[in-house]
Amino acid sequence: MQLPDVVRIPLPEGRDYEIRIGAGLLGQSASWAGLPRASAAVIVTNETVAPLYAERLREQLAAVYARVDVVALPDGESFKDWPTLNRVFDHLLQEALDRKTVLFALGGGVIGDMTGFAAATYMRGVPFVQVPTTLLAQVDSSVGGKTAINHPLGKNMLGAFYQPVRVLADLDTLDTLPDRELRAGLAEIIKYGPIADAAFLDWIEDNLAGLLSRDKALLAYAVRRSCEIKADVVGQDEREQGLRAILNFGHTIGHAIEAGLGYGEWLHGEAVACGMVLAADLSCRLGFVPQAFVERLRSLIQRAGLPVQPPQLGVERCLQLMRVDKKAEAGDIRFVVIEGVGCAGLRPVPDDLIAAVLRDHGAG
Ligand SMILES: NC(=O)c1ccc[n+]([C@@H]2O[C@H](COP(=O)([O-])OP(=O)(O)OC[C@H]3O[C@@H](n4cnc5c(N)ncnc54)[C@H](O)[C@@H]3O)[C@@H](O)[C@H]2O)c1
Ligand SMILES: O=C(O)C(=O)C[C@@H](O)[C@H](O)[C@H](O)COP(=O)(O)O
Ligand SMILES: [Zn+2]
Repeated sequence: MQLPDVVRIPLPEGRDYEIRIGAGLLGQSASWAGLPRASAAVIVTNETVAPLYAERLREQLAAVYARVDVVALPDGESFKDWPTLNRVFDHLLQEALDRKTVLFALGGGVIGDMTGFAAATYMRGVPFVQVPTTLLAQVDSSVGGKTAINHPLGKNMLGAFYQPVRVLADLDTLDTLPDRELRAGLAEIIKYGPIADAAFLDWIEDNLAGLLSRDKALLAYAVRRSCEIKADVVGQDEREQGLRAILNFGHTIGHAIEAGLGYGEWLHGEAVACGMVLAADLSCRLGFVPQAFVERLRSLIQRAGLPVQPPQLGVERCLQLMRVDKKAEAGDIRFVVIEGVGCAGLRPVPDDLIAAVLRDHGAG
């Protein structure tokens, strides 16, 4: 049995937890040792992932919990909403499951965010475990305790900070991931370079072809390094009082694209990829980075098969969507800007500059 890579996320009050990364972890009994004791576990997943992995997980958990239920939600970003979240609560209450019940989020970021929110709120909080099965979820969404659902007027607008008790990333689950989803995950991996680690950006550029062809050793390194960077940031600023905002690079425009298109037309990673190009351009126009950096990032994102030009939502519509971004203050839009490769900060940016960037990139 291959031992997992372990990244620890340091948090106060005994809430620190392990991110275990490795091949075949889902089917290993050691993966599930030491979790909170309870009489029941509920695997929350979706209709695509359930037939692939739910039975394997259920078999493992049956050795730990007397009862293991599976709740399979419809698949898609458009279902990251109240009515679908309610299906989890309906199940928990109809089955009279108690406040020790452990929830397992088996799937991508949509399932992780929704299960986390359900865990944060069911009976005011039950433990949950993240079992991410997309690249994006393994490198980002399963780590750090941001949980949420969307609102038609804004992305992730209803949620809570609520940490899992463990993250278990089985790299073998990536074998079944469609190529488009793999590329979307690469967007969040690329993000970590400009905001925190110049050497990692070099590494991604050098190894992009291998990552796209799913070389397991390269994917393992990309997942581990991404988790290390995110764990370090979240460990310093769990509730986004300051530093954590850097993880939002590319998301101000990215979230506006997702909401503006009605959730699901562009994948989250695609919208973030394009958002990073525009935010890099903004950083350049503010005088922080040279044009060569913008071109470098654009070229990497393009090579990863990700979009670099926004949809034609219209400048005013984009600005309107960005005013409800969680980083905005009193209607002033704030952007994560790159201040040098590997270094980022949150800055207010005047509407006319944002409008110029949107217009020049073809958004309206
Ligand atoms: N909480 C956070 O910190 C955080 C961070 C980044 C993104 N997010 C959120 O995560 C979501 C995006 O996550 P995502 O990219 O994983 O999308 P997703 O959850 O929609 O999953 C992508 C697709 O892949 C399918 N899938 C999942 N695992 C599979 C597998 N192993 N094999 C085959 N198909 C599989 C899913 O059914 C889905 O169709 C967005 O809602 C975004 O807002 C949250
Ligand atoms: O963990 C964080 O912090 C992030 O910002 C990670 C992002 O990749 C992620 O998409 C997150 O859900 C966005 O957070 P939000 O606060 O802008 O909704
Ligand atoms: Zn994201």
